[in-house]
Amino acid sequence: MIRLRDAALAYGDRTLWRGLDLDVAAGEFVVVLGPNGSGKTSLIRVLLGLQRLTAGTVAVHGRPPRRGSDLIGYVPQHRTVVPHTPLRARDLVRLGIDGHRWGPRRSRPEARRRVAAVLRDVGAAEFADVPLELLSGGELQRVRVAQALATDPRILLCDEPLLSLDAEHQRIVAELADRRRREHGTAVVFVTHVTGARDADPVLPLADRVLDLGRLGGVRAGGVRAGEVRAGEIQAGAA
Ligand SMILES: Nc1ncnc2c1ncn2[C@@H]1O[C@H](COP(=O)(O)OP(=O)(O)OP(=O)(O)O)[C@@H](O)[C@H]1O
Repeated sequence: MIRLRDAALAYGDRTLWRGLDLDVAAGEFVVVLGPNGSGKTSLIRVLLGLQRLTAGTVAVHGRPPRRGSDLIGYVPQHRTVVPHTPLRARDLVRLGIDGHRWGPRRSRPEARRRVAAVLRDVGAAEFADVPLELLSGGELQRVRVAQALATDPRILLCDEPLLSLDAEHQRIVAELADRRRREHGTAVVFVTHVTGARDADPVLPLADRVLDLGRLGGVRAGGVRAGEVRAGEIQAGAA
């Protein structure tokens, strides 16, 4: 699904990471860790086709990444909605379908059914018609997950979607991503901060592998088996 070989990213003369080899297969859940500024968001931007590598290669579904692919669902960091945004949860999810202009065209009733189905799947049906600005942070993130899943993507990229959510909603949102890969074989790349003990973390126990950009140190590549990474080591590498 995702393949990076000897990949490097630099802005000017500042190298964020290099020598990065990464494969993410269908149904795999890969967690990306690293301190602030280690290039986690930049990695997601590379996979979204928004940022070019400085060196090496990247393939998503066998091709160079391209913007707006409906093979990819993207869940951003939580941010509040601009006041008076005239959108309901249902409209935001619909944008997830209509925003992919190159995808297969869906009829209006089909799109409406799809929106209702994904909202139901993430447990957001009951606030489907509530204006976005009235939703809590956790509710809003559930809707953003629904938006990311609206096109039935093969890859789900999550960029610290749990920030500023309470523990219960962190668990709910992380488990939505996990359920997606189990039930649909969607590959998941999940950027997160580790804040406590490994077992108490909402994301690490779900990981097949952990990629710690803080430990690449600009030279060493690769992900390690989640089971082989000790909590202390992870926290040392994480922000
Ligand atoms: N387009 C750009 N041009 C120049 N520098 C950039 C650009 N985008 C990001 N950077 C810098 O690269 C570094 C890494 O940014 P990035 O957002 O990828 O890190 P991150 O690991 O996601 O950080 P955080 O945990 O704070 O979100 C930062 O210092 C940032 O200022």
